[in-house]
Amino acid sequence: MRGLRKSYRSRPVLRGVSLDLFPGQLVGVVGENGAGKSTLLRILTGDLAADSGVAECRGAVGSCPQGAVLHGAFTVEQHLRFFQAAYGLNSLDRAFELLEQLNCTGYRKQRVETLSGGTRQKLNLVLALMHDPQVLLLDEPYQGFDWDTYLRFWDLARTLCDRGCAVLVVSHLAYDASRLDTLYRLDAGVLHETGQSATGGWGS
Ligand SMILES: Nc1ncnc2c1ncn2[C@@H]1O[C@H](COP(=O)(O)OP(=O)(O)OP(=O)(O)O)[C@@H](O)[C@H]1O
Repeated sequence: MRGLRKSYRSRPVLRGVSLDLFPGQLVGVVGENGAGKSTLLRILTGDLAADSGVAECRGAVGSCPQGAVLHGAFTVEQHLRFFQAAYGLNSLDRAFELLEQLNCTGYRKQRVETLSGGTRQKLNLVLALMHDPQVLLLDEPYQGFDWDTYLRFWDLARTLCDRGCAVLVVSHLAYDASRLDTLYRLDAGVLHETGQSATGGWGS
């Protein structure tokens, strides 16, 4: 990203955001509600146009948006099949492996409208990961996760980085700054690199 600017009507949200994200890096962006984190991710995924600046992703992108892209009437497995077609995948082996890692295998035949919020979020994450993307963009990915799942999430994120994936996590909370390679704070439309805390806690 280079010099990204975005205003909604006359209200500036991003005022020149620049960031490099390399293969194998796990980077966090933290910021208050309304700071512009989702706006930034939506520009990166191509969902939203920036007013100026450049955003470029090389390689397959996996995106986990803040609002789950799920339909209540379909089962977990039907969602996987839909995304299998969209991604052009030969098999669902990786998707099933991810469900297993997130402790979700038992929900395969269940309709999404009957799932808990946390389980829906797990499915949302699996849909973003099942095609083994090289760039992973995650908006509040652990919202609604119980503690065990939260830890599994970070293990998974680190494993993906070890395989060469570039992972960007945005959140209004950064409890575990020490799990990240770099943590940025989005403040007044500009990214600031923050000091990392070896003990976790707020990234500031
Ligand atoms: N389509 C839109 N039209 C007008 N204003 C918008 C639009 N989308 C977002 N905004 C405003 O832009 C600002 C940034 O929103 P954004 O969703 O990017 O913030 P965020 O950092 O992701 O917030 P949160 O942590 O609450 O998810 C907010 O003030 C929001 O109200």
